[in-house]
Amino acid sequence: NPEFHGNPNFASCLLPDHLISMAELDLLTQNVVCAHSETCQFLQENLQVIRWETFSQSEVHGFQQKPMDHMWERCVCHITNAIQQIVEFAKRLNGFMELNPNDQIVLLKAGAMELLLLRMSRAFNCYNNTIFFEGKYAPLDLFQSLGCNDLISAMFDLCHSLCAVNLSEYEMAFYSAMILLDPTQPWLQEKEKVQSLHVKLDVAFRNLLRRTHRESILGKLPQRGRLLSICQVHMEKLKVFRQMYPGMAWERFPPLYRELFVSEQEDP
Ligand SMILES: N#Cc1cc2c(cc1C(F)(C(F)(F)F)C(F)(F)F)CC[C@H]1N(C(=O)[C@H]3CC[C@H](C(=O)O)CC3)CC[C@@]21S(=O)(=O)c1ccc(F)cc1
Repeated sequence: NPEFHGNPNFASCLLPDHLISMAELDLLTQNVVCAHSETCQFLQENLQVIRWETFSQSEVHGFQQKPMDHMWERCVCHITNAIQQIVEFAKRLNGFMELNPNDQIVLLKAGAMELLLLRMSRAFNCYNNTIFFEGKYAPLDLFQSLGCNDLISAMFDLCHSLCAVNLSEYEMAFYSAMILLDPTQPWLQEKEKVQSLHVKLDVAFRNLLRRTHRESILGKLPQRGRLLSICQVHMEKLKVFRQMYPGMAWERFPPLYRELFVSEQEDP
């Protein structure tokens, strides 16, 4: 942990290789929070206002009647839009565009799904276990024609534990940035550059948590492994789906989705 000088007024802190000023921490905080709020598809207050607008039983039944490939295509379209927004979030983070292109892709491939789950939890109503989907809030069984209820219930469970922490937009923004700029990702070519960004985020985030007396959330955030295991199930489901509908992945999946989730060598 960086040790702070005694005097909080200067609030500068000594890091292994450089000094960060309070002004720089404030600028970094503004950058992270704006990158998040400008790239989420829905404002938190709007999601809150409509969170009791749930689909009726007959509307749910209508979704359950849709053929599997039709439902998958709609969800893949939504996930592609959401991933595009997550890529935009990354591009706006100070320092991300200065990383080498290979490392940018490595970080996005590894972190996109996790950030998606974080953003999904913003659109989750943990009181009635519904998720915002195509204009209203949907129960889990609305998605049964996708044929991956275990994956979706794992996502709902994760949303529950994230809701329990009740992250503010500021905290969500920092948590997202720190998941994305993870220097421990394998295959990084310029690990130290990611490390330097991560350290600054860590100092700014801890500063924010101290100022808002919210240090306790650090112990309540879901383990990274839990996020990752859901992402792995997602990849397996995607593979099963592509075996059921061979060839579809390429024609009907948008290119960005393929780039991030369908690796070349494994596709027949
Ligand atoms: N294709 C899909 C797919 C698509 C999505 C998710 C999961 C999958 C798969 F998990 C599947 F299909 F198996 F469930 C998959 F594919 F990943 F495996 C979770 C994130 C969801 N999502 C969101 O929650 C957004 C995130 C951004 C947020 C914002 O920016 O404000 C608004 C809400 C976008 C894609 C979307 S979805 O809306 O299609 C959706 C799908 C199933 C479900 F039970 C609930 C939602």
